[in-house]
Amino acid sequence: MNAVTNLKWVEATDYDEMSKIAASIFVEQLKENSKTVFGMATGSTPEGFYKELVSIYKEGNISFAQAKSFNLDEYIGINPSNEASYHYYMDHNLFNHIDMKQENIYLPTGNAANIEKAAMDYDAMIEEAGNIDIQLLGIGVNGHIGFNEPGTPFDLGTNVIKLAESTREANKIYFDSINDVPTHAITMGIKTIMKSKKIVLLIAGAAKQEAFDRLRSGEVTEDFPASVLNYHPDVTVIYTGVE
Ligand SMILES: N[C@@H]1[C@@H](O)[C@H](O)[C@@H](COP(=O)(O)O)O[C@@H]1O
Repeated sequence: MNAVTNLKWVEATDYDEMSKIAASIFVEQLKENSKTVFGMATGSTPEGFYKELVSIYKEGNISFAQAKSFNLDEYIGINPSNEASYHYYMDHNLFNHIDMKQENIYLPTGNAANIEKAAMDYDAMIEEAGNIDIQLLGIGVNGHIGFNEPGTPFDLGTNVIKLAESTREANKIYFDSINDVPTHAITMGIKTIMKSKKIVLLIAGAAKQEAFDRLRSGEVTEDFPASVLNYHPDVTVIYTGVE
C-alpha cells in the first residue's frame, strides 16, 4: 500500500457545527443512494451527529427504509439490553427514531457462543452487502479506531481484542466502576474499515489533541491505528476543540 495522505481536513466552529456538517454528508449520501450501506460508530463524539440525523429525518424528506447499517464494535460479555452496550446506544440514539428495518441493522454480537466465528461472519455479511458506502469514525485518545488498539495489524478483519487500560479508563464513565468495564471487545477490523468507500472521522475536544497532532503528522504506523487512514483515498476529518 502506498500512503495517499490526502485526508481532507474540515474545521468546525463548534461541536454543533461539526455534528451538522457530518450529518449533511450522510444525508447527501442517502439522497444519492437510498440503498446506502452505512457504517456507524458509538462514543460521546457522534451523539450530536445522531441528534442531527434524527432531526433531519423527522422533517420528512428522507427514508432509511432501503438502507443498511453495520456498527463498528461491541463489548464482549455484555447483553444488548445493558445500557452501556453499543446496541443500547444505537437504539436510543438512532434506530428507535428512524425507519431503518430491523433486519438491515447489524452490530457485532458481544455475547455469541463462538465469538471468533461471529467475527468472521460479520465480515462476510459486510461483503455480501457490497461493503460500506460511508463509514463514521471517532478516535480513541490512543488513536484507536473502532476498538482496534495500538499494535493491531492493518490487515486484520473483524476480530476480538483485549482493550487497552487507557481505553477502559476512558470508557469507565459509562459503567458503575472500572471493574465493570469489559476487558475485551469485538471490533470491525482495520482491513474491513479500509474497504469502506468513504470515511468521515470526527474529532472533538482537547482530550484528543495528541491524537489529532499524530494524525496530522501523516506518519503511518500500526502503533497509531488511525494513521492507516492515510492510505485511504476518501477520508474527511471534521474537527473542533483541537488546533
Ligand atoms: N470504541 C469506541 C470508538 O468507536 C470511539 O470512536 C472512541 C472514542 O470515543 P469518544 O467519542 O467517547 O471519545 O472510543 C470508543 O472506545
